[in-house]
Parts: sequence; C-alpha cells; structure tokens
Amino acid sequence: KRKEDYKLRELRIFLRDICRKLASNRRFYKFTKPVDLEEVTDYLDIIKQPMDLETMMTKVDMHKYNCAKEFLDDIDLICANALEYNPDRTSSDKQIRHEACSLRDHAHALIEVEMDSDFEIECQDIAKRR
Ligand SMILES: CC(=O)c1csc(NC(=O)C2C[NH2+]C2)n1
Repeated sequence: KRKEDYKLRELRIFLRDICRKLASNRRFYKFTKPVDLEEVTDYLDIIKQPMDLETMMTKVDMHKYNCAKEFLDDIDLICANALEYNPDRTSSDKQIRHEACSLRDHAHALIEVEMDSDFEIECQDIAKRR
C-alpha cells in the first residue's frame, strides 16, 4: 500500500459519510435513487448522463473518486439534470428545481465545513497523477 492509498481510503470514508447525510435528508428524497425509466419514459431522451446519490455511493466504493471536487461534480450533475428535466412554470417543476438547488448548496457547504482544505489539495494532486 502506498502512502497515497491511505489518503484515498480516508477520502472514501469521508465521502461515504457525506453521501449518507445527504441521502438521509427527506428534502433530497427524489435524488436518492436512479429515475425509474419505466415510470418516466422520456427521461433518457432529455438527460444523457443520469446521476443519483445511490449511484454515487457505489462509485465511492469502486474508488471512482480521487478527490472531493470529483464527488461535487456528480452532485452538480444531479442538480443540472433536475433543472433541465423540470423547466416549467408549474409548482411541481418549481419544487423539484428548489430541492435540486438545495441539494447542491448543502453538499458544497457540508464539504467546505468538514473537509481540511490541505487534504483536498493533496487529493487533487493524486487525482491529476492518475
Ligand atoms: C430526479 C428528477 O429530476 C425527477 C424525477 S421525477 C421529475 N419530474 C416529474 O416527475 C414531473 C414534475 N414535472 C415533471 N424529475
């Protein structure tokens, strides 16, 4: 095991905790699982790269994230997808857009508060080398 592998293990432990906290917040319920393509039949016509919190937890376990920025890029993707798929002036579209923006802001704020900035810089250097 190299020194940087221990850093990436610490990153995975941290990101699992962030993912758990977001997925347990009822406000973000719609983003916890992949959109059901049998219910929402036109989803893939509009959204080319679906993302959700359960998929992100699996990606943590599969060592797909080498720094918190890569994790936040997928959070931003969840949000952008929801804004794109729900653009209308209806209250249901407005509500899901609000929930999506809240997920994005909560995730960024949680990581900002809980993550040592030097640790993220070290992880981003590892990410660059891989
Ligand atoms: C995850 C996501 O963006 C999502 C799941 S259902 C949905 N939208 C609707 O069901 C209708 C409300 N206007 C269309 N958006």
